[in-house]
Amino acid sequence: MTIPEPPDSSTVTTENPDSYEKSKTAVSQQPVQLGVEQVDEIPEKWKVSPENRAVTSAFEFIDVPAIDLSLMETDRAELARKLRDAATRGHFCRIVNHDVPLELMKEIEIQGKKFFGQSIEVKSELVGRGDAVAYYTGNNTTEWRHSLHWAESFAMLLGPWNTVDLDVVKKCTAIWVTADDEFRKAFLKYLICLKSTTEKILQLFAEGLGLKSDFYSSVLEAGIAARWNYYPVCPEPDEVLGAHSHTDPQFLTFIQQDQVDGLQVQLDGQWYNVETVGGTLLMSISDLFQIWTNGLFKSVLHRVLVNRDVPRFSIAWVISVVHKQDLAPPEELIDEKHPRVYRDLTAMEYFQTMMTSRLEKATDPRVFNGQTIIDNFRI
Ligand SMILES: O=C(O)CCC(=O)C(=O)O
Ligand SMILES: [Fe+2]
Repeated sequence: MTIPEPPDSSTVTTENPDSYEKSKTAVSQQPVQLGVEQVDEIPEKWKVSPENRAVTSAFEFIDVPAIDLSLMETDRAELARKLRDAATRGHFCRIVNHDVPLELMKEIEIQGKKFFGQSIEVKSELVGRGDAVAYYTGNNTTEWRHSLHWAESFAMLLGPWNTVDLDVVKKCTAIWVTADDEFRKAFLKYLICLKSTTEKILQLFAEGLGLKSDFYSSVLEAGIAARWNYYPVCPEPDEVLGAHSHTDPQFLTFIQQDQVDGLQVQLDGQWYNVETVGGTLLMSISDLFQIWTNGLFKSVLHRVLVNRDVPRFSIAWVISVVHKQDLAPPEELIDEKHPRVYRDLTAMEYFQTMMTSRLEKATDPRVFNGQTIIDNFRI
């Protein structure tokens, strides 16, 4: 997935930011061949190494802690504790009774699937526009990775949450020809509802850590990005991965999924299936949050499997922090037993290191699970 560098401190990259120069080179030198669903035999470049091969049925489903936001008034402390426990374990949470109405979730899913249903020719035109706020990345445009994703994505860099309005949505959907004004309005409404959900979650996180409720409120001034993912059916699903094992590099991610399973989480070295539950949002801690909590919260290590019969669809809402954010942990999280793990750094410094590492060590799978990057900042 080739993603341009954020143009200023208020925007956010989706997962795997890449340098703009690199992405331009990659796209212009390579004939773009998209649409893996037309392939009968899997070309080597998609095949994962034997130890990474996987079939969904070979793994157990794991319980995902549910955070029911309708209990905010009555069971606030319990919700905060549950969130903290899941985050400390490096596990997903399932947000239920959030503020995004089901009709909006359905509408967005229908429209997203229409986008990916366009012809390969149309989608190829939308690849790798370096300075664009929205662009498509097909499954053959990520050749710098150790092996390719069996997936297609559409990234939208929406910019600071506070400034997202219909004009921003129009810009981000300008190349999305199947989008109409009804969809744009629905999309904007969705974002507003997601923002109020995020605000609640941020308060609960802060309270669970014994901090003032508004400790993380600056996150709402930062950028938000949407990554629309589509995983085509695959003739040999255990030879490939829809998304390789990775942690998300920003602060927090919410995921909306359709009815098809495939997401997995790694806990204590074991992979588990994460069931998709319609109408809910999965939430995961990302690398910056791990650093900001002195390593107390763990960035969620996850991957996506594909299957032979049904394509899969998801949207990852990627929430960042302002790039000037000082990631020094709050003093409440430091004591003799818990000394500082990471040196002082800003979010910008982290992003720069991440981009360099990913370019220099593209063949090292660990750079995608954040470990080699985060380790750069250990004291
Ligand atoms: O498709 C999914 O369920 C997860 C997607 C994901 O991990 C990502 O976009 O970062
Ligand atoms: Fe992810």
